[in-house]
Amino acid sequence: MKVTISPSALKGDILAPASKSSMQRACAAGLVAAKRSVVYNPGHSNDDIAAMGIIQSLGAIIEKGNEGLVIDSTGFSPAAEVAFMNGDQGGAINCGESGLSIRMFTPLAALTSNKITINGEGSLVTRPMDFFDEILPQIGVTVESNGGKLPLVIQGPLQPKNITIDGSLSSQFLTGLLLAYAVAPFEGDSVSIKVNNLKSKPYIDLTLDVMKKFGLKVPENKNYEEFVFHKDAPATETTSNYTVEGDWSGGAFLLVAGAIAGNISVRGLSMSSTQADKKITEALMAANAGIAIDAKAIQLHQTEMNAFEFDATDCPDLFPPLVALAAYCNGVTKIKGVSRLAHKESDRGITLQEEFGKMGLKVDLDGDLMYVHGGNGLKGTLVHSRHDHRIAMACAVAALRAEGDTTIEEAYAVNKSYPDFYDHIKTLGARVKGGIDLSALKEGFKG
Ligand SMILES: O=C(O)C1=C[C@@H](OP(=O)(O)O)[C@@H](O)[C@H](O)C1
Ligand SMILES: C=C(OP(=O)(O)O)C(=O)O
Repeated sequence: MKVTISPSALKGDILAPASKSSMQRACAAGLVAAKRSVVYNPGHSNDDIAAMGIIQSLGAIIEKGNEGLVIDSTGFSPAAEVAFMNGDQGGAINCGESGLSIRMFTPLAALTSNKITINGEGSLVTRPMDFFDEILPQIGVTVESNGGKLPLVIQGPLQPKNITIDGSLSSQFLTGLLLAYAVAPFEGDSVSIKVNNLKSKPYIDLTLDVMKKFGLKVPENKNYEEFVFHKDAPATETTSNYTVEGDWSGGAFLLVAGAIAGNISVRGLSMSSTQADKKITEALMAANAGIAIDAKAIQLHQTEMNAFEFDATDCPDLFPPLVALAAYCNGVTKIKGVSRLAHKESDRGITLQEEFGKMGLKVDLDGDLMYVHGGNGLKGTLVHSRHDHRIAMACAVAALRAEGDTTIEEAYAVNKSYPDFYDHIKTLGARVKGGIDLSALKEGFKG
């Protein structure tokens, strides 16, 4: 599916989408909390749909209520055999294309004593999972993988032990282990996970926040180097309601669109969120963008902007919107953290260089650094999402002020995180042709 974006001036206000990081965690916490929880503002991206499917496979019952989703996981119990709900799939779960889902739900599936095959689709089949080959056997789980890639076949039950893991490739493995350790029985007074070189730390804050809100046992966080679970830790909040946060990762594209081509207002992004990508506001300020933040909304308007320096090591998903922003900033913008991009839906440092290169933007890569030579204008042309949702959205946003039309091939990649993206920018006045019939997707999930 191709989408063509013509140069446009944006105007009006828009509500940011639901965060898939928050929604997928809510599904995971809802599963292991073994109770009835209500999740408000649920997302409907492909990654969210994958997470809902996984917890249903693992025995949770999801009902779609008027205001939110009811997750009933009273039948889930660590160390027990789970009655698989997905009929002919037997002991199998499918994580779609979601890196977070496979890395978070594999340790949770291993809480049961079932033999389970874990699979995925698209770019996920090439993303590294060898972490599991090394770590799961240390905690009582047998694992077979395809040379560190999918499919995985695991069998628990997982038994928490003191372990040391590497956090440099992704924080997502730690997210899964923290959720699993929170509910699995362990010997002794405490058990800990030591982590070397943890990256994407704010995502762990989000995990701990969701665990707390679902009343799970929350570990002591020793400076992101060790997480200690104490047996006698007091119970945390025991509410049964969780509201999925507005998405700073998808919202970053709206904010950048406003700074490039707008006079818009974005609602639903909380400054008190722990989401890593809240840092986009710092980049916009460093670029001298027209931004004003108040309690209800973030206002953006187009103005002359300057090149800036930014460290995206702990918020790697900001690279694509940052490149779109930097393209319209005068001078050379320097962004650190390129090494975090190699194993996303595409090798994003190179993909950004190549696709934005087609629009006439010079992007240099030098080890962990990216240099974006901005301020010279972009030309509309044919670009390709490379099956990467964030590349499609970055090109679409950059196209709003390019000279001439930009056509994005495989533009539907946005469904992974932000299926309403083209509708939303259209609402703001973007001239978008082609696109996706979202009605089928929105109805796709039946509780
Ligand atoms: O936990 C999460 O929700 C995510 C963590 C980040 O991954 P890494 O920890 O691999 O950087 C991020 O890039 C990904 O899109 C979502
Ligand atoms: C890399 C991403 O997600 P995940 O790792 O969960 O697939 C992303 O959303 O950009």
